[in-house]
Amino acid sequence: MKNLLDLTKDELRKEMESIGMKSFKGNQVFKWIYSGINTIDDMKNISNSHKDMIKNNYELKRISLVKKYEDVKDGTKKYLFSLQDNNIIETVLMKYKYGYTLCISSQAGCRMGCEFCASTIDGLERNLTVGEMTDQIMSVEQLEGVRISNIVVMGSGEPLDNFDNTVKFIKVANDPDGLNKGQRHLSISTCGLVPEIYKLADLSLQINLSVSLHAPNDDLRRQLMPIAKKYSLNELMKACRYYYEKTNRKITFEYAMISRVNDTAECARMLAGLLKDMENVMVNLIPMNEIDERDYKKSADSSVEQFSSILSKENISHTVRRKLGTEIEAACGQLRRGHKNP
Ligand SMILES: C[S@@+](CC[C@H](N)C(=O)[O-])C[C@H]1O[C@@H](n2cnc3c(N)ncnc32)[C@H](O)[C@@H]1O
Ligand code: SF4
Repeated sequence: MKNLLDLTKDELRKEMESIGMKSFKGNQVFKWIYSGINTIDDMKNISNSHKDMIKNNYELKRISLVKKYEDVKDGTKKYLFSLQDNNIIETVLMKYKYGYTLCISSQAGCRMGCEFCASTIDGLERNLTVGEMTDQIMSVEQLEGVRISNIVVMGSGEPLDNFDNTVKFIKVANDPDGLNKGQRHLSISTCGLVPEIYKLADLSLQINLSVSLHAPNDDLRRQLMPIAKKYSLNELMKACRYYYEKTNRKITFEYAMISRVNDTAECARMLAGLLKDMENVMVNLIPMNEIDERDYKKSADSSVEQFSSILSKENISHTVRRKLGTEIEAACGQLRRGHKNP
């Protein structure tokens, strides 16, 4: 049976018609689903006969909380949710001055094989469904009694490797009767799947795109990220330019600072050279989150400062991201792995 949470409003209207109801009933049902109900019986102004028709054809399956961790220092909260097939996913809530940001997962595991990332160590289990993505937001809002203002698809998984569900997720998250989150408050992060960046650009959405760069040249990038063996930096930058031309949205490049690997002055100058002709870009220097399974160490503060000052001199706008959730192993995939292999 289809899960009602996996349907966009248009799909739901068609589904309702297909079981003999008026299509506008689909709007009402959609609103109920995203009001946070747990069962079809909770839809109060839907008649019992209609509820029975829905129950005979569809399910309403929510994700369930397994464990919650809290970083007492900065208030970051991390949740492990269980899916219907007992897969476990993780979601992180961060509190900033301007509101709450939720980092959600798009896949259980990941098959992209980036060297420094805990999410990929056990490979890809499966794609998340649309509902499993939206429900991370709905469940955290319900658990905490807060409204989440920004959503970043930066948890476990590669969202553009789960393209169709990610696009539907954006539609439902953005729908005023769904989660009602503005597209400009939604960010997707990718390791750089070039064809999918073009596909996404052609949808002319207003979401933010982050690209995980982590290296200023192909050789180093290929050592760190297998996807770089498939698409060169040249091809990736071309796709990013296209995305900007189509959407006019600023692109953020993520750069995890790894000690003596990608944090030298030479790397900073190469990075500036790579980005100097790009319009409206931003670099996010992230502290590497060290994971037990790999030897990579985070850069010394002095290296981050040197790197940042070279970017400043070259007029590359950038931020040095503060680290949230260090007390609770906030590196993507770490908690999920810890839960699977205690
Ligand atoms: C887990 S990924 C998920 C989104 C997408 N797959 C991607 O790679 O952009 C989100 C971000 O975390 C970064 N990341 C992964 N492992 C990390 C680590 N150990 N330390 C710091 N950043 C890490 C990724 O490179 C990426 O920029
Ligand atoms: S960094 Fe992103 S793409 Fe790379 S393995 Fe981790 S989740 Fe996958």
